[in-house]
Amino acid sequence: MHPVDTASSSIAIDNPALSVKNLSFYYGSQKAVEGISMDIHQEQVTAIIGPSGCGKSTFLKALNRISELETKVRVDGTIEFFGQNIYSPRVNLNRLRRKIGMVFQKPNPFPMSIYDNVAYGVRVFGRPPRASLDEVVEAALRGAALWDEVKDNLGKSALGLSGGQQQRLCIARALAVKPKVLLMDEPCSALDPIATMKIEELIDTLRQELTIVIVTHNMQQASRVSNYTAFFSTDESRIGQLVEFGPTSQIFMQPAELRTRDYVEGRFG
Ligand SMILES: Nc1ncnc2c1ncn2[C@@H]1O[C@H](COP(=O)(O)OP(=O)(O)OP(=O)(O)O)[C@@H](O)[C@H]1O
Repeated sequence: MHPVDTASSSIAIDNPALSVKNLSFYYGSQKAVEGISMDIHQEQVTAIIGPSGCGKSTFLKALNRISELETKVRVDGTIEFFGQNIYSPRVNLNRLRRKIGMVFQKPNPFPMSIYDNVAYGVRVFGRPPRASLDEVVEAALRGAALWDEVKDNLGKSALGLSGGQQQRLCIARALAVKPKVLLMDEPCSALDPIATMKIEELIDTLRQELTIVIVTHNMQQASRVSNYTAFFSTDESRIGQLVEFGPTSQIFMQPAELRTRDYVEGRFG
């Protein structure tokens, strides 16, 4: 059995989906974050907040090793996905990123039809018969609350959709390969308030079956959508650190650290 395919339903519900232990992350020789330890709880939403440059995206992208596509990176520490170290040399990166999907700040549909966007990842992993592919595409679009808006135009280009629809299409594309975890990097920052509200409603529905980690600059969004919040900041050397992690209500109402309080109350960052 492959390490990234070992997530099983027999795991107790309170076991973390991801367990990060003493993570430090380097771009080349430059350390971006240091000594991060935290658990990502299953079927919960975890928000990552903090001032610009504190390493939120770096941390998020370390969780499915997508940062390695961009540049040369190095990692110290471990990240376990249902108990398996994702930085083990035996890990198949395609399978890992299928299990831990990602949605980016700017919607990035492929220049192809709506149907083909959603089917893309499924086809990469096999050659399902058309009828079952149709079912997967429909289920993913329904899961992303987009089906009713696009069901009569599945053959049309995804680039003709609005920004909010494109972002939900990207979520559908991620859902189609049945991930366990969805990483969202400021998924609403390019969207208007109505489209943002739809994504937030969607997150609320998806959390029933999916573990979600969301980076956001919007404090209200973090407090609305998340169960847990991690506050990151930088030390005097500009290296990102985890300052405080806990239930969202605690981080916003009774943070243990003064730095957290100052940030969530808008006094810096
Ligand atoms: N591809 C990269 N190559 C080199 N350094 C990088 C790269 N990406 C990020 N960094 C550096 O790592 C540090 C953390 O950046 P990161 O983007 O993770 O922060 P962030 O908290 O997500 O910021 P923002 O809120 O502005 O998006 C910064 O000093 C940044 O310059």
